[in-house]
Amino acid sequence: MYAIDHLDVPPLHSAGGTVRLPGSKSISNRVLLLAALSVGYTDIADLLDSDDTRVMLAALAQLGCRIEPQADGALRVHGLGGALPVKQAQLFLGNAGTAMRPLTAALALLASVHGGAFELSGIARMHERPIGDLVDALRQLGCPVDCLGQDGYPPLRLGNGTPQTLALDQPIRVRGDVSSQFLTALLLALPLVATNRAPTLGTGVSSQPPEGTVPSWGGPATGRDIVIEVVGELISRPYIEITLNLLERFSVSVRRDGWQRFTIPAGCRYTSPGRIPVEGDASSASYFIALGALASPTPGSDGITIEGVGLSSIQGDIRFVEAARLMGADISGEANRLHIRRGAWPLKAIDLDCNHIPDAAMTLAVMALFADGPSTLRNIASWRVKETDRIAAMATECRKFGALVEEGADFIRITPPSSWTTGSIHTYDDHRVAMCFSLAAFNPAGLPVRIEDPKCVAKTFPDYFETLFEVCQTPAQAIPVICIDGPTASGKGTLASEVAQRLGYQLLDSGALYRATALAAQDAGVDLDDEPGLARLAAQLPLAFRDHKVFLGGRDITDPLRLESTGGMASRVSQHLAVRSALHALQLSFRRLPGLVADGRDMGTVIFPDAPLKVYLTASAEQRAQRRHKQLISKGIAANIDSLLADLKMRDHRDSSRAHAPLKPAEDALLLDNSELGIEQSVQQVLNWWQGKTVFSET
Ligand SMILES: Nc1ncnc2c1ncn2[C@@H]1O[C@H](COP(=O)(O)OP(=O)(O)OP(=O)(O)O)[C@@H](O)[C@H]1O
Ligand SMILES: Nc1ccn([C@@H]2O[C@H](COP(=O)(O)O)[C@@H](O)[C@H]2O)c(=O)n1
Repeated sequence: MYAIDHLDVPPLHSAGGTVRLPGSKSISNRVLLLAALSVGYTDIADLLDSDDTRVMLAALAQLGCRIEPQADGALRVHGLGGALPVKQAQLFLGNAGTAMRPLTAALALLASVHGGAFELSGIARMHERPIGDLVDALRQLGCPVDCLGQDGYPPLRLGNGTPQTLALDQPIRVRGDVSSQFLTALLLALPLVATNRAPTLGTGVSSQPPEGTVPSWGGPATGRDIVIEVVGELISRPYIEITLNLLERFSVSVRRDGWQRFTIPAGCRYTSPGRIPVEGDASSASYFIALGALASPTPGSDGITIEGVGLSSIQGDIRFVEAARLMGADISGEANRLHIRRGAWPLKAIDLDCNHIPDAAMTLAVMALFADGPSTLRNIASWRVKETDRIAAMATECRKFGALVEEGADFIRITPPSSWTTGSIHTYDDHRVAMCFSLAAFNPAGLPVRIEDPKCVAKTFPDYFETLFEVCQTPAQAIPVICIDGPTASGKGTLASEVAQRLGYQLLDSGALYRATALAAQDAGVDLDDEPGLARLAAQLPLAFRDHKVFLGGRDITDPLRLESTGGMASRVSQHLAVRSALHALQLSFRRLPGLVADGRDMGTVIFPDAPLKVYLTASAEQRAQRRHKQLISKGIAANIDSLLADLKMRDHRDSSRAHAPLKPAEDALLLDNSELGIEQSVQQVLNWWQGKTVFSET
């Protein structure tokens, strides 16, 4: 995940390859709750690991639910079987609507049946997201619910510690025209009170009921049908279909009369299906469907293949496929897989009711930037009460590309840019804004796109950008490189790694390649003056960088690599032209999306002469010797400052006087003498220079 201030996505050119999507958020959080409420344990496979599922897991654990990772990667949830081992808790639910709404309903009912009291809160935005319609429905039932801040909004207190009599004989009325999550919440919670039988399994039921037997809830199956009536036109119906589908998997068959009336049968109870896989997220698929539709296929590839979700998905957002086809995408698929190629180009403008795909429809707004005319997305009023006011957000950000945008209470109309501009995309702590605008990097003007706060994608797709970059290609010249060259111990490695980390860029420590060649020569008994022998080794270095460690043919060489003696050997090895040539292509291969910071001696002069920023880093020899001395002592390695000074002067001399790629500043390098600067000051200087080189320097 890019936990950085902003991510600059370079102009992207083509795409091709296969992506496997993380699990669906909607399914993951529903399944977690159902598993927790069931009799028996449930092994959940391919569960989404994201901010929203983590808050749900934390809440269930607080409520006394035992959760254990399994060796095969599944998560085992031991169901509480309708019991309530913990009667009081304060639960923090972040900005996860899929946790807040269902937990509100389930805990309000459980607290009322068993006598409990729970407080549910979230981040500031969660406290601005309405929940009054659900609160009203629960109060009708007789559940004590208090809004602790503004009426109709979280935070909430559920239950008052004493058992209540619930009014289950009358239909429960709930509004369906603001959010379908209120209905989902009731559908998930009400089976808990559809039977009169008290659960007898107690807390933390951990065993699976023996096959073919009925789980013991005690007593005969009595109870009554519970009816929910929807008031107003139900929106986002596909999400209700997911809910009904999953209820069925947990043995509760709800009867549906149209979209107005839902009946939970008397005597039903949640029973674990044993094991349940979570489909890939269909809303997340929309970004890669759009990618396949608007990127030209990388030569040799057949467009984009998505695995983990396909045409038999139970998620409503799979119907994004139809919308993308309307815009010209060429999409085929199977049950659990989709293939997307560019079809019509430019994309075709659309005028579409998007009520059935509210989340994925945001991706259509970005596709509309690439269409042959104005596109209108209608019936999307629910966008206004999501993670942010998404209609306003999409309008503001689309305009940064030069689009003309008209917005209304429940629609957005986007006229593509006649002349593309770019901008720094504000993401409003909304994962979908960040993900869909990354696709604007395919703009025909070849402009980069800045995504602010890219880590907001952690809500549903923590590795979104990494996944995107894996399947996108762009000419090497479009991938920015920052070169940091200079003499030994000037702080190049430290500076390069910090700058790379802050920008989310790849890192090339080119000295490590010469050092590794020297170690490989030592191992193989090759003389440091044997140019052809060294070049052969360099050409096929079995080098791997993993988890901050360096391996040579499987051997961990992290420590020997950094020895002063290895640096001295590397300096000798690096004088040979054949060795330098053998390592050239390997160094170029580090130039990968979204950018590179390269440290060495000839990064700016030889390897990346077109780099937009070249820094030549120096410090006085005395300062450098002192730093190296401190560095070695701190690692417990004995060192003498005078001999370090003599060694580094000799190394500098050899590096700068050699015939091939000598150490020297590139003609267009900026000089940074950090003798009197701390590490952070040096980092800030380079970041300032870099910002000045980007097209975002005015924003
Ligand atoms: N601006 C600075 N002020 C003080 N110490 C620094 C500064 N920059 C780096 N250092 C310290 O100097 C030491 C040497 O830095 P570093 O290893 O990054 O140098 P280098 O140029 O990459 O060396 P080499 O070329 O030999 O690999 C480290 O201990 C680092 O923390
Ligand atoms: N681009 C480079 C990088 C390094 N070298 C040689 O390797 C020696 C070790 O480098 P460190 O940065 O890891 O200290 C260095 O002294 C150079 O001789 C090089 O030639 N070109």
